[in-house]
Amino acid sequence: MDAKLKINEHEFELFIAQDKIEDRIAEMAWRFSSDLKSEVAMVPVMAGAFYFASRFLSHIDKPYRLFGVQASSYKGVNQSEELAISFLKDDRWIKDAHLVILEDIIDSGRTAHELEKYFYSKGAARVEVVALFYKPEQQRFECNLTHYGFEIGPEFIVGYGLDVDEEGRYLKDVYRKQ
Ligand SMILES: O=P(O)(O)OC[C@H]1O[C@H](OP(=O)(O)OP(=O)(O)O)[C@H](O)[C@@H]1O
Ligand SMILES: Nc1nc2[nH]cnc2c(=O)[nH]1
Repeated sequence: MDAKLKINEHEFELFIAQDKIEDRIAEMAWRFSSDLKSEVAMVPVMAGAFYFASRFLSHIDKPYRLFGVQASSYKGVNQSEELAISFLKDDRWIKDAHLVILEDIIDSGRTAHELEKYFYSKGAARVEVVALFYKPEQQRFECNLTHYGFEIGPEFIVGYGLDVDEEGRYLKDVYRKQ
């Protein structure tokens, strides 16, 4: 693992190592499972949450259904005006369901907020958000965040699924912009 790295023009330093992330995900999944009272539909937000979601779900041993959605708004290290969300054409699974949005990160909260709004408009009974990283100082949009792994500062991070212009998702550890 490198202590520092450069992606495009951005310099990053090592922030959280893979073993610490994965221990925390196991803990989150254990806590989530013990709180779970009814069957849920898990909704990982692609592409960034793919890595977190697959690890998190590998620890859940209660029945659930799985429906991925795609959302994207970041260009480089900045959020763009446009939030593009693609939903599955068949949305009959949303009505009366308890949905769990799985996110890699809650930053402004806009992506999770818009997803919640959409799911309630389609008749969801309950929507909650489980995220690996949470930036409370950055949050501008409300969402029902019930479990998170790490509360972090405002700096942009990369690795463990999180990208800069599609680079760096493969990094096993998480790096913070200097
Ligand atoms: O709380 P917010 O400010 O909305 O930021 C969080 C969102 O930003 C990232 O997605 P991005 O738009 O970079 O798409 P990606 O997952 O395909 O990288 C991340 O995966 C979250 O979905
Ligand atoms: N890679 C990455 N994507 C984000 N989307 C919102 N915040 C972040 C962040 O800190 N890093």
